[in-house]
Amino acid sequence: MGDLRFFLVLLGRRRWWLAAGTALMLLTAAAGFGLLALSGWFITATGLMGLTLAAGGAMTLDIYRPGAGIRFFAVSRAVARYGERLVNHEAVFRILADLRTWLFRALLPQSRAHLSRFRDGELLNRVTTDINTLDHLYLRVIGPTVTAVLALCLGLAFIAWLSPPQAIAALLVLLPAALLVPWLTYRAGRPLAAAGAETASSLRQQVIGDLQAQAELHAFGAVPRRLNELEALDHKYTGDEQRLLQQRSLAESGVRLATLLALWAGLVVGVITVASGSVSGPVMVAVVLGLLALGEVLTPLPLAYQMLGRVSWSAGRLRGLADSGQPVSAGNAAVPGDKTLILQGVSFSHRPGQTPCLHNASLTLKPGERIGIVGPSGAGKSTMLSVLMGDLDPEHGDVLLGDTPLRQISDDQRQACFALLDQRATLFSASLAANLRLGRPAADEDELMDALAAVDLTSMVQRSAEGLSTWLGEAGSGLSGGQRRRLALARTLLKPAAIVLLDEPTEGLDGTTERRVLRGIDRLVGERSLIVIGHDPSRFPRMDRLLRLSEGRLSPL
Ligand SMILES: Nc1ncnc2c1ncn2[C@@H]1O[C@H](COP(=O)(O)OP(=O)(O)OP(=O)(O)O)[C@@H](O)[C@H]1O
Repeated sequence: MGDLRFFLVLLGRRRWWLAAGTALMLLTAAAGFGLLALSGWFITATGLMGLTLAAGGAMTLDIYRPGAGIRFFAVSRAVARYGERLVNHEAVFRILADLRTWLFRALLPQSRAHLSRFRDGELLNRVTTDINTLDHLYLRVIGPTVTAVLALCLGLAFIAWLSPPQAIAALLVLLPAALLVPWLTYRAGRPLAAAGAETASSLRQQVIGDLQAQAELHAFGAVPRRLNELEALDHKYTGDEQRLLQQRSLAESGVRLATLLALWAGLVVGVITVASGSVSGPVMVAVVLGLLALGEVLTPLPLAYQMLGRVSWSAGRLRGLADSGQPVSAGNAAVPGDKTLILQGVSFSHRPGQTPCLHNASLTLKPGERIGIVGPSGAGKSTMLSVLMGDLDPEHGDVLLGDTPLRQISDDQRQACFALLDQRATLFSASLAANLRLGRPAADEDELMDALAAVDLTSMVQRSAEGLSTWLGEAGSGLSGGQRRRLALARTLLKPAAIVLLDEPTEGLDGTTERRVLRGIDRLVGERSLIVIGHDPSRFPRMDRLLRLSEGRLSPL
């Protein structure tokens, strides 16, 4: 419930939209009530007049005002419903925008290392599905509940003014239904709603993961097994959804039954009150049909309280996601003029109890200096780059830029100091030029071509009819692995950062291409500081000194 309270506060920012939407829901219900009640009154009154006249009696009835009233309620119900849809769509879009902005704000300061722990598709799933589920909090839960409560109170008060005994009879039936149905649907549906959402989430992640790994699954003959697993998940999901649907149908039937009972109770008590002469026939019928309209406001409650289970599950997950990360510390200090990067007795391990990747490690990278670092696989080289650029906070020791600790520098300014090529550099489904301009947004075509020449990709661009406008598929799927890596390298080299950090920049390249690329790195890094990590120093560009990272410590090679 604490998670839901948090999101209720967030919804509070749009309270005027929500109030307007709910008021229009109530107006729609009131118009429906008025339409049925007045029609009932009018039909009964005209019927009674007919009987009276047929029996030779005298009676007059103004048919114009009730007729106009019926038209008024019919038109205002349509208009209120249209307005309600319009306002509530707008309200929901604004809520969605608030939720997404809140989530992105919460995620952005979290370290890349933390976010990379989520499986493929899991973050996407949370950012899309959980957020979409949360927008039901207002539209499916709060709005219908507030409308039902107000409509019942106002409707029964109005009925009590017309015919108190009928109001009491209806209240005795409708009140338990209005309280019990939501409570029972919530209690019974909550575990299923959470399980269904969990299974749907796994299903989506597995589909995304399997589509991405399609080639490997085919190559290892694992497609049938994965399909079976998908089918089992799908079966479980369908089963949960079916049981939820059964519960909902049962609850909706309960609501209809309660409405009919209220109607019958109103009718029986109404007949008695008409016989006693305290209420006229047309008013009694108006009340009975009004009760039918009141029952309608209870109909959305079963769905609402099933949704509440799912909404609170999604709220918990989103809050967990937003709060789980270790935000990278960031202050407000400006970047100092001195760009010497200093690692001062730094220790770091990813998890408590894990052998530290860095153990009291120290290093000084002077402006313009180039340092190559080698070490066995898993020694902690990539981790060290993340610590060096402030993406991971050290447990002990400090990382300084000049005399300023990195964690005191504002996030944007710190990021601007570093150009990183990491092992999993991502390309975007955009043009080649747009991918490159991520490194330097203002770069002109000559600068882009120069960066491509540095990584030996000129001929690839020239061969393509669209040149720099060539569209790259998702994650650069239109390129070979080596081309993707070189394009990411060109993007890194284009970034006008004082310190360049390259993680195995020529991994997977043939000898000739590698030599060209190393010359290109030399040229584009120029006078900037450079750290290259890898396994083989002969695959590094020109370096000033070489170090080895082993057992968390740096030593000369
Ligand atoms: N996000 C993470 N969470 C937990 N452990 C991690 C994480 N990233 C890396 N590690 C662990 O930290 C250690 C160092 O990993 P790292 O990637 O820094 O090594 P590396 O020297 O760059 O290896 P390689 O040369 O194979 O790229 C490894 O044991 C790895 O399993």
